[in-house]
Amino acid sequence: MIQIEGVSHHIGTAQILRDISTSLPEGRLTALIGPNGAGKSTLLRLIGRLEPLQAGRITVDEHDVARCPTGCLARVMAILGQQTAIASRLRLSELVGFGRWPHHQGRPSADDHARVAEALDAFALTPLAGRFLDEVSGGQAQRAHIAMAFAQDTPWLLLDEPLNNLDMSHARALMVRLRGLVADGGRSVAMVVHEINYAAAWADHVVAMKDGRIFATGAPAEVLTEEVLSALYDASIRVGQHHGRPLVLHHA
Ligand SMILES: Nc1ncnc2c1ncn2[C@@H]1O[C@H](COP(=O)(O)OP(=O)(O)OP(=O)(O)O)[C@@H](O)[C@H]1O
Repeated sequence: MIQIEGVSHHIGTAQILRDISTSLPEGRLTALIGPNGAGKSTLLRLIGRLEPLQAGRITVDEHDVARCPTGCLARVMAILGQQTAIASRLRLSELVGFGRWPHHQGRPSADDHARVAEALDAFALTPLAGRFLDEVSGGQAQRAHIAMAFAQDTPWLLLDEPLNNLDMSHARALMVRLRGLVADGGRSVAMVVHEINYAAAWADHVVAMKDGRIFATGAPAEVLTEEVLSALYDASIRVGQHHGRPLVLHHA
């Protein structure tokens, strides 16, 4: 379980997160939703220690994120941030290979090479493995970054807007794969997602954030209601049902 207790965060004088306490369940797929600027990425980055914690405490499966050695943390969770500039003269196979670094520290074994090949294959990137990052499309580059996190082979996978740039088919394939990791592999996934119907269809648990606070948490049927979503997004939102799950029909 990821336990977040009393986490606040400032950038300069701006308060970005306000005394957040919540938990993300183990062995489940959690969707973080909420309007732009709500603080979702900041929270994910704090969990993944991409930013130092200023106040409060975060533990991941009993590991205190502020104290856990980097090598240990990298074997507990893989985090895909929103893509920032990364060396474009990197082949896709090399990028995905970075995911294995915490396991081999520079001396990849046959198993590490096999895991990279598996990750490339899982995201339909094998034919592009030798291409440089600046020679592939936005969606292909996004899939390569996801494959890198996947290759890291950690109990926790934290993904910030992994559906960005993916077409419907690849987006669905990713959700199927993430569900498989959770259902068959016993892994735990936390992902920021803007497309609410993906959260509705695939998540076990939803954390809704607004203005640096937790706005609502619970199962999709509890959180993805007309009342909660309309207040969350300050819009009139209609929600129907599809195969027993919420389906957002309209957002103004
Ligand atoms: N480096 C920074 N300097 C100043 N403010 C920042 C910085 N990074 C983020 N912020 C602010 O922190 C707030 C939360 O940002 P964050 O990226 O965590 O939100 P988010 O919920 O992930 O948003 P989005 O859905 O737009 O990605 C925003 O108001 C943003 O402008």
